[in-house]
Amino acid sequence: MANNLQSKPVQCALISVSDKTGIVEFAQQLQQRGVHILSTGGTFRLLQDQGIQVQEVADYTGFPEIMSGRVKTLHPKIHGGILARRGIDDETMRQHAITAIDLVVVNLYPFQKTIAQPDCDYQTAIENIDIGGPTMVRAAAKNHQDVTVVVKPEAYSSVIDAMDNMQGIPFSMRQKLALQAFQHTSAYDQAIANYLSDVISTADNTQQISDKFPDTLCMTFSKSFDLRYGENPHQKAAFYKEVSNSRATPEPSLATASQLQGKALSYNNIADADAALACVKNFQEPACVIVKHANPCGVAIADTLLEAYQRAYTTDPTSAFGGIIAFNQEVNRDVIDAILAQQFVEVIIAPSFTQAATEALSNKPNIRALNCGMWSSAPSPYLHYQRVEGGLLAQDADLSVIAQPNISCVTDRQPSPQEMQDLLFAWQVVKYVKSNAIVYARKQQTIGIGAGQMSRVYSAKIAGIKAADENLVVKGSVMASDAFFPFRDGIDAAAAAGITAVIQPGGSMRDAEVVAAANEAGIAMVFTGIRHFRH
Ligand SMILES: NC(=O)c1ncn([C@@H]2O[C@H](COP(=O)(O)O)[C@@H](O)[C@H]2O)c1NC=O
Repeated sequence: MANNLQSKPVQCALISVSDKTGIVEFAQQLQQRGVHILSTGGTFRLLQDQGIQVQEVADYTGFPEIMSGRVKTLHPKIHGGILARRGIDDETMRQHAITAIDLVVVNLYPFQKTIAQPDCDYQTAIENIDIGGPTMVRAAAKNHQDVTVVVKPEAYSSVIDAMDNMQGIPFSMRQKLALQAFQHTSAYDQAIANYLSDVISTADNTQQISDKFPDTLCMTFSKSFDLRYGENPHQKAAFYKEVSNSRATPEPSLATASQLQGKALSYNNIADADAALACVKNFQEPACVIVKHANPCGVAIADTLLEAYQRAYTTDPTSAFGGIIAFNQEVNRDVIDAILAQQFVEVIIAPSFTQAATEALSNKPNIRALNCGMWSSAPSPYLHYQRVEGGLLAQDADLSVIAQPNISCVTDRQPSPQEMQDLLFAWQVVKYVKSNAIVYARKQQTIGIGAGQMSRVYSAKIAGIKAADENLVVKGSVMASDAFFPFRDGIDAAAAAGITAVIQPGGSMRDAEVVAAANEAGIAMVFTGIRHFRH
């Protein structure tokens, strides 16, 4: 082990890179330090053109690159040189005229970039699966006891520093670079597997449940940034973004949004902004969603974004303090002025901001403003995951949208057109409220929201209490419930509060009792047949 810990001098390097950023300068520095350089076709020509002394791999192996580059470095003289255990395999190396390769500088065919091109066809994708590169990277990483592997241009300068100041590459650095190399090849393979799975599932619309939920689930996320802390200050945290697998441009999200200004995003900011964005994406009309602790505390749609904000804010100004505000259209200066005039806000997220809006915001430099770009009207389906100790729950994301023809009226009285509009609005909101969820709404504005209670009747009571506390009139409002009412008490409470129409999934053993309660109170009630639990 003592030998492992020594710095290893670099006498021979193999360079084979697709991303040629900084490679000429790096090779020049290696040459100045007396390193013999071996290289493959395109890299060889580039280095030679720049006057660097370099030996082509084909010249060293005595075997040409064949099959349009499919086989270039897959040769025992290359892999023997990388994998040889110094002090153990020396005789074998002499026997076969194998040179020890101390430094492997390889980055791979740009598979992920290639499949992200909208016009990328299947054959192009397949040709961009690098075989020789990962083979060398894995070999060098395995043999980090003697060999240094570099897969990213960012590491070039530290290799030169170590050669100059530490008589070679120290073990700790070889080990970290080996770890980086295995992470790199594993993410690369994952991207290929995801691409193939995507191609197969797109072609096969009779997909079985087992295809959607594979026996082994491998996901690749790359770190976007470290967070100051997690949900609480004693929890460490970081934000990872999904490495895009699909050929399509990813949907606007917290992971793709750009921060225009403001303090660094916190763990809770990201979680809450994600909830706010998911909710506001549902509306076509100008809409505003204000979120606090992952629950909407005010939602409204209106003719203008300014009016939508004012109405959303009115639902619960107390909770909106320090909230996250999401919009579904470009935010202008009037909206920013209105927000700044009346509340403290942590994050504002929108598809875009006008120049005047960003100028107004710059007077409050701490406010985080996120520009997420505009989304498509029909989100593509995705899987939703929840970590549990020792495992992971995976399910389809709840993207179900209900339209008027798909709901059935179960009471004597039918909802009026205005009630029906409000019922559909409340149903879109209730989906984003933690269960048990109750939403009171009137004229496309939330009036009271009861969230996260262990019994439905208490959520209903809380929605009423909050409306009363904010001097909002419940009478004439509608009510949405994310799941069925198990007893009539929820309807009785709603009737007492002045609710005139109800939307809920139905399906309780006591539906008849619940419908009777609605009929007694003259309430119009519709069933959706769809439940929207959210935990
Ligand atoms: N086939 C091989 O033996 C092989 N050896 C190295 N490569 C890749 O060829 C690329 C460099 O090619 P060039 O030097 O010709 O521009 C690198 O991304 C490297 O990972 C190979 N290509 C694909 O597998």
